[in-house]
Amino acid sequence: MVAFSFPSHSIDLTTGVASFDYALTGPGGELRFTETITFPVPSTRPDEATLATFGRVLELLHLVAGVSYYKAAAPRRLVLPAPLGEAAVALTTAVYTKGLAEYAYRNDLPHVLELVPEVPAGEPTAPEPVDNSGRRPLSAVGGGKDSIVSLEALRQSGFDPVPFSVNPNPVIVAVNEASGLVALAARRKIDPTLFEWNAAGAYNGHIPVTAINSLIAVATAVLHGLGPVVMSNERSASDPNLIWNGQEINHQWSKGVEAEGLLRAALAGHAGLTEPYFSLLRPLSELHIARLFAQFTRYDDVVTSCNAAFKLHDPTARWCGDCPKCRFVFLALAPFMPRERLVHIFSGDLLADPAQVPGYLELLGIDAHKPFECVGEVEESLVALGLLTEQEQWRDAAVVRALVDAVPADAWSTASRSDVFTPDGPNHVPPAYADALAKIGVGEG
Ligand SMILES: CC(=O)N[C@H]1[C@@H](OP(=O)(O)OP(=O)(O)OC[C@H]2O[C@@H](n3ccc(=O)[nH]c3=O)[C@H](O)[C@@H]2O)O[C@H](CO)[C@@H](O)[C@@H]1O[C@H](C)C(=O)N[C@@H](C)C(=O)N[C@@H](CCC(=O)O)C(=O)O
Ligand SMILES: Nc1ncnc2c1ncn2[C@@H]1O[C@H](COP(=O)(O)OP(=O)(O)OP(=O)(O)O)[C@@H](O)[C@H]1O
Repeated sequence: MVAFSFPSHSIDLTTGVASFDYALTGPGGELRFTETITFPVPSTRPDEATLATFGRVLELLHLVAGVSYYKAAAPRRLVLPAPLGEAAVALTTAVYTKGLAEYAYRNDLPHVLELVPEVPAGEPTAPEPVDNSGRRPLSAVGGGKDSIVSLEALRQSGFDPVPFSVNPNPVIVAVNEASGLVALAARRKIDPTLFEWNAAGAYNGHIPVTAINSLIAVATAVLHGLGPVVMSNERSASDPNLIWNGQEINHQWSKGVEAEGLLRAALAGHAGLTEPYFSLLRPLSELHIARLFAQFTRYDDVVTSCNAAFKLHDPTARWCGDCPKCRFVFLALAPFMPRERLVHIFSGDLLADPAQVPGYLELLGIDAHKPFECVGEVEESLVALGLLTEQEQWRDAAVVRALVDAVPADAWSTASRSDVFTPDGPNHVPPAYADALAKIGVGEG
């Protein structure tokens, strides 16, 4: 295949179904894909200005959601459908290069990191500015501890958030029920032809799924007359897993602050939205978020951060108990809650199981690079382990003892508790939302 393009997209406002068409073209012909996204339909038809803004967000979504299909063949040409402003081109370029960096690394496709989209000549029409910053926020819910912390922080500071998810699985539905808030949802259906291609050996790999979910959330917020989309992406999401060919490879790139800034700029430049999207938890470490989560017990029977629960083809799973994310979240929550409570949440005790030691050594930076998963920094794992050695309930657990023996003496000096528990780093939290974290205890102790 030599080129990837975006033939058309459409929206049916009565059903909420949007269709996004993609084409891979090569000497042998053309392969077409259609992804459908079904938006929740508002009870009254939005006015024309709102629909125009919604249409602009869908244009960005069409571009960004193409990564799933582009990755089946990784052609060298990325041909955009219409003239586009600078910010929208910057977002698209970054999503196909940095967002696909792990995929490029694993499939040894260095040209993907250098892709430059071909943009048709011409000036895009400027959007009307839209200030929806004072309206109820739409809070993205993934079913894990992070989005629960945001939801509670918003609620406790009087923001009346609307929970929102893409393809909510039973975990997400249960988290929303536990919150007692009325949620909105969108349905996303990947073209089944892609799965046939995957089965036949097409290139496959990780895609920047948060960028796609984020734009679906912004489109939903606009359609329903709501305010900013609030994400729960933490500080460490911006840190790369490794450097390859001189470029950063970050599994979580589209959760990082660079992606957040690019998305905000593209939504302002292309759709006119002045305060469309931000991550409330951006200044916080994963360990800090875990400490905050520990104060909310109402989600214990439902919270799930393990990615195994998010397979398109198995909606029933919860914590798998044997992946980097399960290991990290168990370690991160352990210092902040009674052991029985944590074992209840996970239906098991990972720190009592010696088979978990090799996986924990990876998290502690003793083996290999940071795993390709949403896990905190080595420093956070070290700080958590250090806290466990001070607690009677944990200090003699088999895994804790093995890890303490394995950590080199000089490693402890790199782990600063005050760094881990002090909000820091660039963020886009609007001033009106700045106190929301203080309400749930950020800044205390
Ligand atoms: C749940 C999961 O981790 N899935 C990754 C896994 O895919 P798998 O085949 O095991 O299961 P499915 O997710 O059901 O995917 C089936 C096929 O569909 C393709 N696909 C899926 C979603 C999509 O938006 N586009 C797609 O093309 C997929 O490639 C499969 O062939 O391995 C895949 C290959 O590495 C990953 O692409 C799957 O990741 C999902 C897109 C996913 O939702 N993953 C999140 C749990 C995730 O990784 N989140 C990151 C956020 C990173 C970011 O920058 O956004 C995180 O939590 O760190
Ligand atoms: N299906 C989804 N629909 C909408 N937003 C989602 C979905 N899955 C994840 N998100 C959002 O994407 C961001 C990153 O997801 P991530 O899985 O890291 O977060 P989480 O589930 O809230 O917490 P945790 O890191 O504990 O799993 C979060 O803001 C989360 O709310």
